[in-house]
Amino acid sequence: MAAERTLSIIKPDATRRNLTGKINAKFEEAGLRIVAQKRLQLTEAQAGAFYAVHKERPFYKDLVSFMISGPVVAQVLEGENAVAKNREVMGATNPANAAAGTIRKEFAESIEANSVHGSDSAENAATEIAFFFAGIEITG
Ligand SMILES: Nc1ncnc2c1ncn2[C@@H]1O[C@H](COP(=O)(O)OP(=O)(O)OP(=O)(O)O)[C@@H](O)[C@H]1O
Repeated sequence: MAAERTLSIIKPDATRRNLTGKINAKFEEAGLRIVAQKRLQLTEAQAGAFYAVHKERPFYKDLVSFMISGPVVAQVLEGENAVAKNREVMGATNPANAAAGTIRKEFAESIEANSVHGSDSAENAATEIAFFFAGIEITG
C-alpha cells in the first residue's frame, strides 16, 4: 500500500505540560513520519469549524473552549496505513479505556483533555490536512 497521510493535533493539555517531544517520539517509533508541523493558537471560530461535526454533541462547547485554552501543534503524519496506525498509537478516546503504551494511556488527563486528535478516515484526513496546511508546507 502507498504511503498514507493523516492529520494529528497535539492538544493544549499536552503542549502545556511540554509533552510535544515525547508524543512525537511515539509517532516516530511507530514508523510515522512527521512531514509537516506547526504550533498555533486556534481562535474560537477556527476550533468551532474544525469540530463542526460534533456541533450537536453535549460536549461541543466545552471541547471548543478546551481547544483554545492554549497552543496546539498541528501536524501531518505519513506512513503505511497512517490513519489506522496513528489511532492505534493514540489509544481510546477515554484514557481509562486506552491500552498500555498508547499516548492517551500515558499522557491524557481526561476524556476531553486527551492530548491528541487524529483523523478517523483517509477522506477526513484530506479535509483536515487542508484545514491547516497548504501543499507547499508538506515535505515527505
Ligand atoms: N464524553 C465526552 N466528554 C467530553 N469530551 C469528549 C467526550 N467525548 C469526546 N470528547 C472530546 O471530543 C473529541 C472528539 O470526540 P470523538 O468521539 O471524535 O473522539 P476521537 O475520535 O477519539 O477523538 P479525535 O476526534 O480527537 O481523534 C475527543 O477527542 C475528546 O477530546
